[in-house]
Amino acid sequence: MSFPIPIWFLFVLWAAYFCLVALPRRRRASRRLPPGPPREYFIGNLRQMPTEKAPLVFHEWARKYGDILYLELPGQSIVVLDSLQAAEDLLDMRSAIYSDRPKFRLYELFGWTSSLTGLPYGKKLAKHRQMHQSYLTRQKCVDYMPMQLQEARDLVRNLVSSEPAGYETCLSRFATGIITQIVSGHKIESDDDPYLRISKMALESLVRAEGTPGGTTMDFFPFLQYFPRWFPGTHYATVANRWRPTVRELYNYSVQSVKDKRDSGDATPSFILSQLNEMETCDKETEEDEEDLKGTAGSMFAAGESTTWSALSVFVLAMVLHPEYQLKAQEELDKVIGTARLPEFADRESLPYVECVYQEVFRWAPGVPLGVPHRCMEDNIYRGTMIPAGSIVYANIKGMCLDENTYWNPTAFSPQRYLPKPNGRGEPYFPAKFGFGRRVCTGQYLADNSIWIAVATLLAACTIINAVDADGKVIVPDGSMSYGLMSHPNEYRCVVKPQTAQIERMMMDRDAL
Ligand code: HEM
Repeated sequence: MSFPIPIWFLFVLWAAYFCLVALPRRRRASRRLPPGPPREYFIGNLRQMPTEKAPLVFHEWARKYGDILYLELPGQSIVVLDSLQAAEDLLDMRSAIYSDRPKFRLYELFGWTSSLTGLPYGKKLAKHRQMHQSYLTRQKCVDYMPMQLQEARDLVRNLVSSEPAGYETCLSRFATGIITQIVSGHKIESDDDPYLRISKMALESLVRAEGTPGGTTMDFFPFLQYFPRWFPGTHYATVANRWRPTVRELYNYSVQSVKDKRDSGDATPSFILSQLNEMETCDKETEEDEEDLKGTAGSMFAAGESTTWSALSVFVLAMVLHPEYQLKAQEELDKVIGTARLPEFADRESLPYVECVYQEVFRWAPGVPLGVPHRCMEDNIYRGTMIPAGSIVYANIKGMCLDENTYWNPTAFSPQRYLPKPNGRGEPYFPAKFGFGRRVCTGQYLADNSIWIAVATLLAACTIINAVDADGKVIVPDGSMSYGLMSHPNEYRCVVKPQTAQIERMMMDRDAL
């Protein structure tokens, strides 16, 4: 039987449809996309995608193309929001369709699986967030203040008795100390505590992995992990083999150690214990529940430890670079609380300049510079442009902090910018340091208290000064940062000295604190 319509005719029809309908529609759609750097055929912006300092590169592009940038990688559209207004309009106001996450294959490769931070929008996310929030509300965080106060004083004691090379360890130990007590009720007392060893290695992966979170070559081409190591883009697979076992160990160790303590009657209150007790009351402890518990506990460690550590490291760096602001904060402390005691949480409202220093730490060098990427779930129009469903959406927090319309000389560390005029410039604190919408940081109240008390205590008890080299020459840190999912100051040197003999005596006398 012969075919009724000749093949050539079908081909002509298809070509006509393609040229007259499909192609113009595609062109029209692409004209309505937000602006961005020109794309190449097939690979889009693949070759331009930054592998380091992504927030700064995106901010530069935003200055050229506008505060909503569109980028394309093979099979993946990317939108970068470089202004607070755009991020609030989309991630806060349209949170019902902007609260998904892309798949973080790289971090999964590192072992961070079933972690709240990477969960897609849905029931499991709601369950994990509810688990976190039941333990981290603003009200609940008041109960942790005495512990945080004690940890801040231990931090000062550790710093002043440490060699400069050990300062970063002291700062990270403060962060680990707090989160470990919250998550597992365990107080770190010695340098060889298993939590210190495991979490140091596990968290390295979050701080040191350069590249755009969710947007590295490994995220888009996961098969690269099976390629030989000399192949471009495969280096992450090598480091993943080192990091993965420790991340898993952190997951397992925290839950198992609380179970052991509970069984021997030694358990102290903690997030894991409260969840285990709840499971027992409901008479259900399925494998899934146990994995959820490990994921929520692991994400508290992952998200809580490195961010707190980074903020403190940024604070110390800023004080080395700006002794004048350190002095001003210390004068305020001397005037308001005197030198006979150290600051307490109740003093916070009476210390506006210390507050300015604290707030400027987050704006000057935000710890999560590109936020944690969101994923848009539906096509939607914003300011006349089309944001396609499935786009990865980066809130460029670093870019927003550099907004010249809001912040005068935005790259400068300048706490007095927040003071009311005429003493300052009356600029607003950066309001989105903890992210946006339904994915806002679950640890914001805990983090706020931990970092404030550490900053206030360090300012009251110590002086942070430049180190000198072997020839007696002052070493000035270059102030550079690493940019992965988290940002952290690159290695720098300084000296932390007790501020007065009186404080020094107090620091040595634990009971006096
Ligand atoms: C300096 C301290 C901290 C900063 C600057 C910070 C910042 C952020 C940011 C920007 C996000 C992304 C929010 C978004 O997607 O829009 C986030 C998410 C998150 N943070 Fe924090 N954070 C800090 C401390 C903490 C602490 C102490 C904890 C836990 C105890 C924590 C737990 C989380 C979790 C679980 C998420 C993921 C939430 C989700 O995906 O739904 N963070 N944080």
